[in-house]
Amino acid sequence: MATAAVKETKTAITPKKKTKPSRLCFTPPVNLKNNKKNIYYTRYDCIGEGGFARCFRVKDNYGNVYAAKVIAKRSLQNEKTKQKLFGEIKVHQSMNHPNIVGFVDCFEDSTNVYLVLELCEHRSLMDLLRKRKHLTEPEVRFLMLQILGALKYMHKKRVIHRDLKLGNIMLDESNNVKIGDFGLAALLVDDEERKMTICGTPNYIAPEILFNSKEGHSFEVDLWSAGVVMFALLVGKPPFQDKEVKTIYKKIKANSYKFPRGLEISNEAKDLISSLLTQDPSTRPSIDAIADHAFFHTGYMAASLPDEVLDQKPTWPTSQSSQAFQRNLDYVATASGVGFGKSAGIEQHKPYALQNDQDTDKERILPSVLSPRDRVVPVMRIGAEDLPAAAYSNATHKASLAAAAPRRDYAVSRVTELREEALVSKLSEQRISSSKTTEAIESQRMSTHEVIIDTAKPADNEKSVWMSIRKLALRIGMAIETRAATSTIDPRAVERWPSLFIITKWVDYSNRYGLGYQLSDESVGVHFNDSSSLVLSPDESYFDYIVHKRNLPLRRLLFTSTNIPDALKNKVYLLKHFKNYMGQNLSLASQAKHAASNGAKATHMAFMHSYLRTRQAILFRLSNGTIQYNFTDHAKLIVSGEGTHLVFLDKEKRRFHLSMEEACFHSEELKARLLYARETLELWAMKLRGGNSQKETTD
Ligand SMILES: Nc1ncnc2c1ncn2[C@@H]1O[C@H](COP(=O)(O)OP(=O)(O)OP(=O)(O)O)[C@@H](O)[C@H]1O
Repeated sequence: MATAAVKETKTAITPKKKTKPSRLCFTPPVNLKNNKKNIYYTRYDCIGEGGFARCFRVKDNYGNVYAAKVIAKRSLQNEKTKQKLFGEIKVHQSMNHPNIVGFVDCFEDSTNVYLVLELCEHRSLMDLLRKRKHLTEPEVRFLMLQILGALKYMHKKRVIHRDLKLGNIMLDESNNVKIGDFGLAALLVDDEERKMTICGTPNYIAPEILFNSKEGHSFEVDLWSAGVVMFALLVGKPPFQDKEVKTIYKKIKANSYKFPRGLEISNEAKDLISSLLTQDPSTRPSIDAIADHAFFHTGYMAASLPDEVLDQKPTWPTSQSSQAFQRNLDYVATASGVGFGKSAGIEQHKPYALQNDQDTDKERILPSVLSPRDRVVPVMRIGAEDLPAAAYSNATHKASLAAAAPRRDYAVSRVTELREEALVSKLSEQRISSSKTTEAIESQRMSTHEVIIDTAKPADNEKSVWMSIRKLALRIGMAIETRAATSTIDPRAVERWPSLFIITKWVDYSNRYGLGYQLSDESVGVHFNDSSSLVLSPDESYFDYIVHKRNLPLRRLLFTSTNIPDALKNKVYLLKHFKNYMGQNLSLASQAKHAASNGAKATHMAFMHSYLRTRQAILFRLSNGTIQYNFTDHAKLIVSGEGTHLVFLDKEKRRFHLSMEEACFHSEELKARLLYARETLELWAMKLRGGNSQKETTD
């Protein structure tokens, strides 16, 4: 029965106590704060309770909504429990996969420890089964692929989850799998290491944990649990379900389970379950072999799960072409990184040791290394290569910029950086202590040329960046999948869309300074290697200076051309040389022009937020979310941040302004470029989410 599946009590984690530790956690205050990083959270409703923690919806001061897992400090009295929590945090925050709950932040106050997590709006698979009793095979096929993708990633990082169960597999707002709760996870230092602790949830525990405790266990225990999950999804209860835990263990030992009569379950599904529920862990298939199993190559394959599945059995089409099946399978498998000959090898990844906490705060229990927003992340440099882009690497270009460059080298000048930082924080303080409104300051600035800084809410913080890139990838994917629905497009819609900012010229000199560019409104900017940007207005009357370093709020400074702060004079000097160089040497990528704002009031301008190089293109992301692909064959694709419309410039420089849906059937060539865009955006989002600070190139 489905209700039976709801019981998922853990064993052997801590000795049984009368009071659940989560009961020691009272509703936290409405206003929470990560004091170290000055990030505020507003606490909303309780969205779940486990054995240890209660979970609340929270919103940070940038407007992002998360789930905060709250653990009462009273439940962390002994050292072992504390170490367990630190272990959970350490493992969870090292995870970065689309099917694993994102770890955002952790902090504490005098009563609780708070883990801020990606919010899984559509609750857990246990909640889903309560409603639906059991699922259809296409749903299980989709969910299992994503589960396998997450497991493959964890195992590559040498992490065993050890508590995979319906209650720990959640769904986001698009019904994608998000595996959470790393409370029992273990890190293996090398292939030989075996884990000895008996732990897990009775229904899901692998036999080697229970009956082979001398030899220990390893990654394969998660595959056993995946088999239990798959059975439960199709049948409505776990295979070894019983009221008595002892009987569950007996059944596990005897491998005694039955598929109920009257439920239509395919032979492929039964076969896959039986290979996962193999007693001998060494004969359980590898994750990629599982993804190659016939179950994932028959029946219907969905590219995503519609919201309908949350309430009722969905109706799947009765037939699907083999191409459509394969396309959807590729889409889901690629996004989750599973299957199809990709290496299932274990990554050489050693856990980092907990560092000594220098903090002297007596109440503090979290080592500072465990707070991701506390950690110093190296400057993110996406796309910078050791040499300028081939197209512009000629000697004239190099010589021209090198001659123009001031003596001090930005790439190494810490002194310059410190001066700029001092300027920005000094101005920041001035602004904070001022009671003037933005408008008042703005008009004052315009009349007196006073330099001001905008420390208001960062419009483009890191989380929203990777999420918006990921959403754009999904949007493109959806449009490609639903191309049959194109007849519903309103041809007048194109007129209503705002025209897109386009990078009309660019020059890569990131081996020394940064990447210069001109936008279609004729503003000119430089994306400096130290993650700052400087933009000059089209009428050359003012500059917008933006510091967009990882883990710091975005900071901006508007100043006029006649009042340039000393600390920024070198950057202004460089920008002017980039501008001259581009004016003299490069032709426009597109004739598209926005009206230049001659004499207009100074306002913040669009700037290039980040860029990424692949073998076939350079991708730019503008601060307004627009993504531009400049392909090596000179075609260009500019997609609006919401993914509603795009501009395509083909190799012959013909220009097409299309809705996303139209674009998918405009030509095979454009479709192929959109498929490529979807893939690279997906990868880019993953990389940004992981905070990978290395130079990025992808294929
Ligand atoms: N990221 C999330 N988004 C939405 N809800 C969540 C999220 N994480 C947890 N929850 C909800 O909060 C509940 C408690 O969380 P969790 O299971 O992680 O706590 P726990 O006490 O560590 O669990 P356990 O009892 O398994 O040890 C979950 O059952 C789920 O309903």
